[in-house]
Amino acid sequence: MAVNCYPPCPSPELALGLPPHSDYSCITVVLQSTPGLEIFDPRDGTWKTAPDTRGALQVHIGDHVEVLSNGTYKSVVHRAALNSRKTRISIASLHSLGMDEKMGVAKELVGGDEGKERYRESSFRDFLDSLSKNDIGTQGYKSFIDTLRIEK
Ligand SMILES: O=C(O)CCC(=O)C(=O)O
Ligand SMILES: [Fe+2]
Repeated sequence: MAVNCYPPCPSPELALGLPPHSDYSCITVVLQSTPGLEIFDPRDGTWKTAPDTRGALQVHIGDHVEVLSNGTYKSVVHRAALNSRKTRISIASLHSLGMDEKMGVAKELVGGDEGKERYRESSFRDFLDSLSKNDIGTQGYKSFIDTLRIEK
């Protein structure tokens, strides 16, 4: 679980609370105190603000569902915007397998043919190792899902 605290920012149009990323998880459940969660819409290349419905939980899928489904479902790219008025708190609960359990492509989808797998398997520990070498938001950052893709 991640608890994020974003203080007010005098120039919110010049900064981001969290840069664009997808979560390593299967699903992520987010509770936000005030709007700020933005979702990238690949259909038109724009960012959409998640609706401000008091007490609502935002649920999105992460990299491990993209891997499990062999790319049928894409992980959701999102970011956190800032505002100049009030501190924003978000609580993100990320759900997937245990630290050393590997998530791979569902065998049922590829009929046991490893040649059809479009992603390498990975665990939460692999994600943490990748993050420590390749921090989100830094120059040349490669997203975790990109490191899992098998080039055909
Ligand atoms: O603050 C938010 O709304 C997003 C948090 C988030 O994306 C994360 O913790 O992974
Ligand atoms: Fe996230």
